[in-house]
Amino acid sequence: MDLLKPYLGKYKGDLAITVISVIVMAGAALWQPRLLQEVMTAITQDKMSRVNAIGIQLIVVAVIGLIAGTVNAIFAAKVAQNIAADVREKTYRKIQTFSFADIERFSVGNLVVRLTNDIQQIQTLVMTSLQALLRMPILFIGALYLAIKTLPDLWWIIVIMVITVILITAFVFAKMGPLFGKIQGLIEKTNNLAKENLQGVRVVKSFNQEKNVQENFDAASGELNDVNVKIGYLFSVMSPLFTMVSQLAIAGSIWFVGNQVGKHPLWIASVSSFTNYLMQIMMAVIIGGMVMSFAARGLVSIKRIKEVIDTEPTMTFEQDVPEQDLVGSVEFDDVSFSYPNDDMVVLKDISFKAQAGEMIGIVGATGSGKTTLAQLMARLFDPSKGTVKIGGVDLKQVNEKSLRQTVSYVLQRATLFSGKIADNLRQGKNDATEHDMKRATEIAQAAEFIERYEDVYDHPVEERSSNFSGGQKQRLSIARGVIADPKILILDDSTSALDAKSEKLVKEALDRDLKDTTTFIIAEKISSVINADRILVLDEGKLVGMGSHQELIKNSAVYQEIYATQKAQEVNN
Ligand SMILES: Nc1ncnc2c1ncn2[C@@H]1O[C@H](COP(=O)(O)OP(=O)(O)OP(=O)(O)O)[C@@H](O)[C@H]1O
Repeated sequence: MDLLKPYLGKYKGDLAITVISVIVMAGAALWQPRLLQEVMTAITQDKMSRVNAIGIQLIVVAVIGLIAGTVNAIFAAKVAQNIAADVREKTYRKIQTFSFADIERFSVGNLVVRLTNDIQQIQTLVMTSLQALLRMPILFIGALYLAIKTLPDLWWIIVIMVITVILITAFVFAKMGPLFGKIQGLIEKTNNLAKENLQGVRVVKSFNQEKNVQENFDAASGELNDVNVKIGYLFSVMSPLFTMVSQLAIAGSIWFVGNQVGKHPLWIASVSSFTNYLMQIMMAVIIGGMVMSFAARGLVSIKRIKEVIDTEPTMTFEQDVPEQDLVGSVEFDDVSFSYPNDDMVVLKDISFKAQAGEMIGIVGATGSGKTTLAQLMARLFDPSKGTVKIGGVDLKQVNEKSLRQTVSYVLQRATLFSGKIADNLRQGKNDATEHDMKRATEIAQAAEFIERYEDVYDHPVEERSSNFSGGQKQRLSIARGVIADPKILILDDSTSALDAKSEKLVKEALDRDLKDTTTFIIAEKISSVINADRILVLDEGKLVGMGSHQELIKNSAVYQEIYATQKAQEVNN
């Protein structure tokens, strides 16, 4: 619960209103049966003026109760929504500090469910608590006291009813508790399946996998449904049981009073207010059960959100390092690396130096560690051993903003965000002018298709950039990568979807317009890096060759093999 504590102070004004309104509401509910009893007594005594006076009081109390109830509902909803928004923002802010490894550990789908469904559960818990938590004890204790005061001889009916109702509630919740814990995991599973299948819809259709995908989804959704149905069953047995218990209690009271009416004629006036209080005691227990059910779900969600908030990012930037103006040299000194929670050594004892302004190609078979090497340069992960330096400074000692300004990493899979083309380009440089965008898109060979749009840079990017081809996406993400004139540019297989002519034009433009930039070009094809100043050759995580194309052709067996294979493929094609 300490997750929510700080917010209770923040909204103390609104909270005070919910507390006062709930007290007034419960007070009005308790007062009404007493007034009813007085009216009945006045009727039996034939005092009509008193009947009228109390009738007016009854109406006033009912209106006050109604107003207090409405105010309570409005403010409880307002406080709950505000607290949920605060917790959501805090959680999202925390996730932004996570390293790649932290996000992989939770998984994206899991974090999305925590940010949406779990926060929704917390909002419901806060709202029901504000509406019911205080109301329940006031109603319970007040109605119990007043019922006994009204007809003290019938105390045993109250005791039997309360014990039965508590036993029913305890039994139902003992069954329901574990099911609530299960639900969040099943929601996550269903969401992940839906997301994966919809994102990969082209693959699903082209491999005729609709039936399999449907079956997997149905199985997960069915499991979720089963748990929800079980919870529904438990709730639905509770309600008729409660009704039965209260009807029996009322019938018992009337029967008992009926038998005693000769001895106590005024009991007739009391019996209706007594049964009214019985119903209120019952209501208090039902409200308690309701709060418990939301609490059971809400507490699971609070725990899941706290887990995110309490996670210390595995990779942090030194906060007291000032911004630095770094040169574009890169140095790997005896670097080895394994992904978190994985024993396999992906990079082994890598050492090399790249001078500022050099163009470096990186080649190697698939899975040889090229992307991993690039990720270490951009400090998306820290090496397990050795140091990575840019501008002669260990990356662990580089200010985060300076690192992001110095190194621009164009990922293997081009990712654009929905909005406009300009919004995406400005992710590379916040204050990019139209001139900057024109220059960057010309380098990336994107200008020719963007300028065909009437709205040019304001052209919309749909969700998952579905309105662009693979090659257009790559060109836009290269433009975003070069727009800020980075000192170090990493292109991770970023031209793979471009035709040979466009790829050549991009390389020429980079050479011409970003002369001082140190460029790393990761490529499957040797032809893409043949003109690089130097080429690094990776093989199963080891650096097995380094030099120009001509040098490597002479002295690197791995390079010769890759080159020969690719040559043969070209001839066959
Ligand atoms: N997040 C990860 N967790 C665990 N292992 C990973 C992860 N990413 C990559 N690997 C493993 O690390 C090794 C190197 O992968 P990497 O992506 O760096 O290779 P690559 O040379 O860029 O391959 P490709 O040319 O196919 O893109 C592979 O064996 C891969 O399975």
